[in-house]
Amino acid sequence: MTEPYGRVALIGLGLIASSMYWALKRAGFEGEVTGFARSSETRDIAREIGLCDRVCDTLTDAVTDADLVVLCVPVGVMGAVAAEMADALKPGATVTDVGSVKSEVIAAVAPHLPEGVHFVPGHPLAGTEHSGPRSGFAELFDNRWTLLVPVEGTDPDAIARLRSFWESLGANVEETGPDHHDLVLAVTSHAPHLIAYTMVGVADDLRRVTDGEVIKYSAAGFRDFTRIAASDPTMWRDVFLSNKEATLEILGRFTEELFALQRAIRQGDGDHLHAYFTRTRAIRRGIIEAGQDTDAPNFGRGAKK
Ligand SMILES: NC(=O)C1=CN([C@@H]2O[C@H](COP(=O)(O)OP(=O)(O)OC[C@H]3O[C@@H](n4cnc5c(N)ncnc54)[C@H](O)[C@@H]3O)[C@@H](O)[C@H]2O)C=CC1
Ligand SMILES: O=C(O)C(=O)Cc1ccc(O)cc1
Repeated sequence: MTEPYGRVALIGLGLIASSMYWALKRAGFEGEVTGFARSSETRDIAREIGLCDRVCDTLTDAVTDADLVVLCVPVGVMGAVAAEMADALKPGATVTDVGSVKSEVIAAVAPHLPEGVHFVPGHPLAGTEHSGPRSGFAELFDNRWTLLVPVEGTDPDAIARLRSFWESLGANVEETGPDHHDLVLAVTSHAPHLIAYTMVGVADDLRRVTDGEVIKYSAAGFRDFTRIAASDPTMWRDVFLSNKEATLEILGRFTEELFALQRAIRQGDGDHLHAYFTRTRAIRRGIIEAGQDTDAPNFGRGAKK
């Protein structure tokens, strides 16, 4: 590959960072990848499984001389990590992140970065319910979207280099704005996760009444909820606290619709239910006919490659 960067630092060695490392190896990346995680246990695991070319015991060591620094930590600590590493950043380096929320992360990180360092926020729309250094795999980003959310005035060359970096990991890349990103993700990812957490919680509350049968007879729908509800609690706590406004907006609309459906059931209004389900089925069919992955949001700038 043509190397957009000579040295890459991955900060926070969990699902996303480990997947990035294995994808870089697969792409034949010839530079050096350093890694840092806060806990010594995670760093030990990383060394044991060969995750990163060099695992560093300090954040400063990991970012020194890096051309690209990727923040792969929960969104609630992005700002603190940026503040701690700021003095060690090389002039001309690019800092990016992979956080699931953009407006608050940008507000938390940008003020700490010195002049001469490029900040190009990002978000790979790919993940699983697993976390930690052992959970990554090289194919995670293949043919999935990565969104770049550069602030106005960012050096176009820094954006282009990050784009080609993500493409080398298998991703398709688009640019969008932070508020738009956060609203779309609230609909497509954040609210659905909260609904899954709630549904599994309700089933658990009913456990004694249903005598374990919820799990025994669970059909695909509920199983999907349990998979999503197994996602990392720290990561998702931070997502909801950071994307508060957009998530509350979507949940407000969701509960209105839910109440309308509830009323239709109570009143035996089959026409309402049928019309609603017909509309939602058409949406699913439209997605399939357009040849789009079901998990790829349409950011309105062309179809997926
Ligand atoms: N899990 C997923 O499906 C996706 C997650 N993301 C985003 O990627 C980021 C990372 O998520 P994952 O890799 O899934 O998480 P993870 O839980 O697998 O890994 C996070 C790592 O960060 C470390 N860490 C936590 N606080 C730290 C600190 N202050 N300093 C240094 N290291 C610290 C943890 O010890 C852990 O090793 C999050 O911001 C998340 O919103 C983005 C796309 C998908
Ligand atoms: O596992 C799933 O279903 C996901 O939805 C993964 C995911 C989680 C968080 C993101 O910001 C992006 C993708």
